[in-house]
Amino acid sequence: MSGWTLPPPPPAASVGVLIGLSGGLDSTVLLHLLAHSPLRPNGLRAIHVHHGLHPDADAWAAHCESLCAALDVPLTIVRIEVDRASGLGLEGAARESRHAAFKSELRDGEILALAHHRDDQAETFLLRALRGSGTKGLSSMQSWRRHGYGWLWRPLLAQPREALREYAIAHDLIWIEDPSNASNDPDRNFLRNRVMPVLQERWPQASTSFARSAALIAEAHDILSASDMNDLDRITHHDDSRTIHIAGLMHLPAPRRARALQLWAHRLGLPPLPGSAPARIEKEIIPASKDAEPRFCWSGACIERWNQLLHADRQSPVFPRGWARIWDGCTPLRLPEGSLLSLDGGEGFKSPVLVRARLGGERINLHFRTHSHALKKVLQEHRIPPWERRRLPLLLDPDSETVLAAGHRIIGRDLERRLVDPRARLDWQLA
Ligand SMILES: Nc1ncnc2c1ncn2[C@@H]1O[C@H](COP(=O)(O)OP(=O)(O)OP(=O)(O)O)[C@@H](O)[C@H]1O
Repeated sequence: MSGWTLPPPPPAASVGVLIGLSGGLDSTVLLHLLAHSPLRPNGLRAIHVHHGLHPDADAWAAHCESLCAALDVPLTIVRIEVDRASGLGLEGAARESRHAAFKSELRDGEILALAHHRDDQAETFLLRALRGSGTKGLSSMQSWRRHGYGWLWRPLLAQPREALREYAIAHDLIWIEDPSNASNDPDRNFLRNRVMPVLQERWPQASTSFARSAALIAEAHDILSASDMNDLDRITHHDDSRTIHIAGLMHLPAPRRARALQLWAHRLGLPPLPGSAPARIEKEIIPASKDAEPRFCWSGACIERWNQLLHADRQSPVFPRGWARIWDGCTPLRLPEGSLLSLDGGEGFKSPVLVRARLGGERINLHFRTHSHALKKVLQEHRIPPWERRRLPLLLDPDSETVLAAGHRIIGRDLERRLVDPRARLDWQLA
């Protein structure tokens, strides 16, 4: 056991390693291995996340301090507030905050090393299978992947838990009974303590086999991913990655449709699409009548249909309720979602305008027309999709609240007189 060598680190391993140290058996072994590895000169430091949830939490932190001091490894202890109202359950919320702490501590290109091992991998595989996961979920944990601005590396993923214990004993390592055992979710504990021993009694290689299946599925997943990307690229709207063409989607065979939709949500950084979503989108959302405003929503995200397009986004409103600003047009105005509203020419307006989102019922003064028009109708005539309508800032006369301009496609006539080029369509724009 003492002759252990770590597998090769991720490609960019010149920057240094940050180890996630809980003080339990697994991460204590990993700390010891890293401290004695040829990687050490590149930089090695440790992070312990103090959740403050357990009465022994201070003792765990103190234990990590003495472990690191003995090996002369700098340690950062990060205290976090676990959001008990997150809806993820206490353990889930602790995990989220722990990973957020890892991300914010990780330096550019640095490698976060976690001490997951082969038995963790087998449990993850079984848990995912029990949830009916597809190839992505069943691929389980990768031995390395990108993580924030750096990398996540799991050098012990091929080692069984028993080998870590032997290593620790052989090197007189002291660890605290793994806090993560107590903190892991009950399903994982049930698998670890009740199911795996029974399986291993009958099939001693059970963990190895599950981990092997996970690795094979990961390979298959990589191959399929290349084809999914191709499919998604072909059906994505040319200037909006949040929008896809229904005709193109429906042209794909059913399993590829489902995979393309899942990849789409993933690419947009949305929560994983539920397994039932593709069928519901095809059966309920795509064929629904226009007036039904068809949409499929999950975990704070939504896919909506408009004409022959599907659009995906978070459900959070673009403009907070009641958001409005008086704007003179001389300097750019920052909109709530971060973009800038600026007026060409830099001269500003004759008199300031009111900027706000649509509330409904507005009327707009159109160029070359004498009377005002219902904004809703004008937007429909211009075939502006509902998701763009929601992002549309309006410029209004502050007294009459008549719309002078909306977005950058429609120009109100009073504004137009102020333009350098009166025929320019982009009199003001979102930068
Ligand atoms: N409090 C902590 N501070 C720093 N690192 C930790 C802490 N808890 C766990 N880790 C690191 O994360 C690794 C995995 O621990 P654990 O299984 O509890 O994590 P997890 O994030 O819940 O992962 P998963 O659910 O994917 O197994 C540990 O081996 C250790 O490297």
